[in-house]
Amino acid sequence: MTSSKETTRRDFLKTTVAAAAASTFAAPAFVRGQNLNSQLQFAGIGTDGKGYSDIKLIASHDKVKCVAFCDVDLARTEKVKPLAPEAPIYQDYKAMLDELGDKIDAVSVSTPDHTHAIISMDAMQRGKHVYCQKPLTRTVWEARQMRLQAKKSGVITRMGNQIHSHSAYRTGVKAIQDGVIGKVSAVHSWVGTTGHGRSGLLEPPKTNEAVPKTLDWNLWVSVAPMRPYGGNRVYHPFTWRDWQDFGSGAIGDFGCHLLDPVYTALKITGDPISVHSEHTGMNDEVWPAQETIKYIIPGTQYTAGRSLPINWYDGGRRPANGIAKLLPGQSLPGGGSIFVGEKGNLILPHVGMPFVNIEGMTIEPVEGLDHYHGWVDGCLSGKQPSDGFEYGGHLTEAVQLGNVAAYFPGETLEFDGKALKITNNSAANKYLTRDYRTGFEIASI
Ligand SMILES: NC(=O)C1=CN([C@@H]2O[C@H](COP(=O)(O)OP(=O)(O)OC[C@H]3O[C@@H](n4cnc5c(N)ncnc54)[C@H](OP(=O)(O)O)[C@@H]3O)[C@@H](O)[C@H]2O)C=CC1
Ligand SMILES: O=C1CO[C@H](CO)[C@@H](O)[C@@H]1O
Repeated sequence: MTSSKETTRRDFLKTTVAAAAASTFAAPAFVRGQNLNSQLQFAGIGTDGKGYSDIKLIASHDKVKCVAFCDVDLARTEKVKPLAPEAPIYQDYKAMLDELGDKIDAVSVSTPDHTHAIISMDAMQRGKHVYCQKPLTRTVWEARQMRLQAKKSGVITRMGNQIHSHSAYRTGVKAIQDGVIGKVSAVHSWVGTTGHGRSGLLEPPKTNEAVPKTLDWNLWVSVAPMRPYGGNRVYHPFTWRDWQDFGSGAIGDFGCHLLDPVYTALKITGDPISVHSEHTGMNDEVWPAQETIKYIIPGTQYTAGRSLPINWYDGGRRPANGIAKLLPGQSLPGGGSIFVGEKGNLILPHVGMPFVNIEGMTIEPVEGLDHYHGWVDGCLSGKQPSDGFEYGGHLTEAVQLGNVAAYFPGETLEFDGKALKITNNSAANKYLTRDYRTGFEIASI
């Protein structure tokens, strides 16, 4: 049961958020002031791995009160307990949201990729603000639903890509937008991570181990077809990234990191026009070890042409020698992006300060921001951070479109973003979404 006092507080928060959202720039001072004096009642979903650091850093905001935690594996809730020893612990996020109702204002979703959408959509439908890990979803269709639902619910959202707020990426974004290298004609982004290899398997194991007593395997599998647990680190924890049913391979794991400053700097809001993948081979279970993906994206005010090629390389592949045109003493980082510009190239290492191949030119650093507190402040003031689910959904649609292309290596897939359809290969459309397990469906918006 919710007390009338709590209901009033919750309604107040909702009303003022809606009021502030209607007038983004000029939320009246009294609205901001009153909200900033209230607490954000926060519940963390996924409490180990990245979930632990997400919860800890969100909870370090002095207006945040942790009211509950949820993890399908009760053995992995130990770390968060000291953050709020009185907070109840749940295994099922639905039970938590049902039982605590208006006692929760906001949630973090730091679970494996395949469960981001089902949990976040449910939370948003109940009016909760959501901080959801990258990639925002496992499929293109889910990313679209997240964008639509966030808008419909009017809640404050942020994708858990904390590097978006890092000084290095903010510095790169400003330099591009200041025109340091002129308009951009191509981007090359690469990461060393491979699409599979974490579990050491290419197919489900022939033998099975008993599910640990602390783990609810049915809830872990969630939207995906049921399969045996397998054993520690077959799928859970962490190694799910290898498997098509659960994770998103190298582009899914790192695309929302490395392509984030590309999307932000160039203000890309259009849907990809086409996508082309070429890789070392894949089966029906795991993602390719090494891959090259070429996107054609609509041009913007910061691009040299009406469209922009973005080239992605992973698993040890890198841009061809000579693209970067480095100065003596410069070298390419292990992962990052090359922005090819009219006046020179800007190299933005993955979480490292950018540099250019223009003799004598240095780049003024921009300060970093607190990504986590930025979201909390947004929830309290009603001001949506720039990288909410509209932005994160767009970026994730592109990232997951790369994974659709992996099923058709060597083919250029043409994409109609408005219709959410591949127009030149009807067989590809089924990979834009997935079949949901009974009881774990996501309704379309
Ligand atoms: N932004 C960044 O820099 C990083 C982001 N990530 C992202 O964070 C997410 C989690 O990754 P990672 O921490 O490595 O994964 P793990 O598998 O290590 O952990 C995820 C946590 O969520 C729990 N969990 C799984 N399913 C559910 C569910 N349905 N409800 C509640 N809890 C659940 C897990 O429990 P269990 O032990 O049972 O699996 C575990 O505690 C991913 O989306 C990943 O991409 C990860 C690392 C860094
Ligand atoms: O930044 C990160 C560090 O590595 C992890 C494992 O590959 C990623 O999931 C994560 O996004």
